[in-house]
Amino acid sequence: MIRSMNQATSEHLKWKASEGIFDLRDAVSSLIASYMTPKLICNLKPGTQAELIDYFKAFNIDWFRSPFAPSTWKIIYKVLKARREAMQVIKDALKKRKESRENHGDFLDTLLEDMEKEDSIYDEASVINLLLVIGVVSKDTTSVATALMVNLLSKNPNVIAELKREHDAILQKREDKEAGLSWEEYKYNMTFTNMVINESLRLSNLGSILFRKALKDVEIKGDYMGKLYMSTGYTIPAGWIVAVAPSVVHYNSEIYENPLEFNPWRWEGKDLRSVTKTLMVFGGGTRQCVGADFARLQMTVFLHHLVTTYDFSVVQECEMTRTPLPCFTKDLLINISPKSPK
Ligand code: HEM
Repeated sequence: MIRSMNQATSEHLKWKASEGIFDLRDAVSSLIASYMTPKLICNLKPGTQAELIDYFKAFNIDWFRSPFAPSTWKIIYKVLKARREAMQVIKDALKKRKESRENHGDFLDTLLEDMEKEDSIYDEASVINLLLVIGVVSKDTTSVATALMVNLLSKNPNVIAELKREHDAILQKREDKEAGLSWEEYKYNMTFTNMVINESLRLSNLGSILFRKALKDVEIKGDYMGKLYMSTGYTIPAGWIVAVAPSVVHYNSEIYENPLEFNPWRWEGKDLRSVTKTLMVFGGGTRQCVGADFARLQMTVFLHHLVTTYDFSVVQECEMTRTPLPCFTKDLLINISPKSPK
């Protein structure tokens, strides 16, 4: 995966550098769709694959933007049409794959293999849905997170400078200068990058609300969170649905000093890749986001290319609403140009 991400990100940024001002979220969304789609189903004809990429791109969460504007209905129509057409392409591919019984090593193969097991939780409808969901969610979430991160970076030149130091050191150590970012570099040489990603995910709060059902009565003790929150205890009765708002934790000044400040250094010496009770950007408990590692990796690859190869400037900052899903009302527009030689 890292090789595909690396190549697609490098090529997209090169292309964008020659284009002038561009919408960063849209660019990241396109680049993810371009390498993710063949990983889901790899043997589509080139024309059909291009169509599926377009359907994935058109089936997005933008229709949340302005519920009362007439244009919203047009967007909803386009989104539903894209969904129907994407599902048809996936359905045809699944039918052909089942008939041919060929093995292509893509995600469709994995799901079909699982579907044939006796105790499988999958049937054809859920396989089609899952392929569609992964195709859409992978690009929509990661592109928003990347745009918000770059928006924050643009206002913090000291953070960009530290990132450059970390990534230039990686380039200097790399023996094969033609090789892209390696898994080892990602895992062992990117402490500050992970601090930046954690901090920007904490401030971005993309998972606005998580739902959990109490399977039995849950007693909340009065002193459970210290006297700041409650003095007496209470019980959440079995069967109740609880809405958890991670932002309450992420913006708590008892946990994060100056919580609204973008300060990656606050993560120094802390566990950087786990979900904890104080960092729930990818959910909490045993059932968390399945794409967390993917998103972190793609954000890292993007940063690597951005800070090692380009200078960038923000032409328009992004703005967003939370209704409650985070939606951009203004996209992040940036300009990138190849770094001037030192
Ligand atoms: C920065 C990017 C992302 C953020 C902030 C994010 C956040 C979340 C959150 C908060 C949840 C709910 C977890 C819970 O209930 O505890 C979730 C679930 C999920 N995410 Fe993500 N996500 C991101 C990227 C992705 C990507 C890239 C994929 C797919 C490749 C993905 C697929 C999913 C799926 C399928 C679920 C449902 C898991 C389940 O219920 O079993 N997410 N995500």
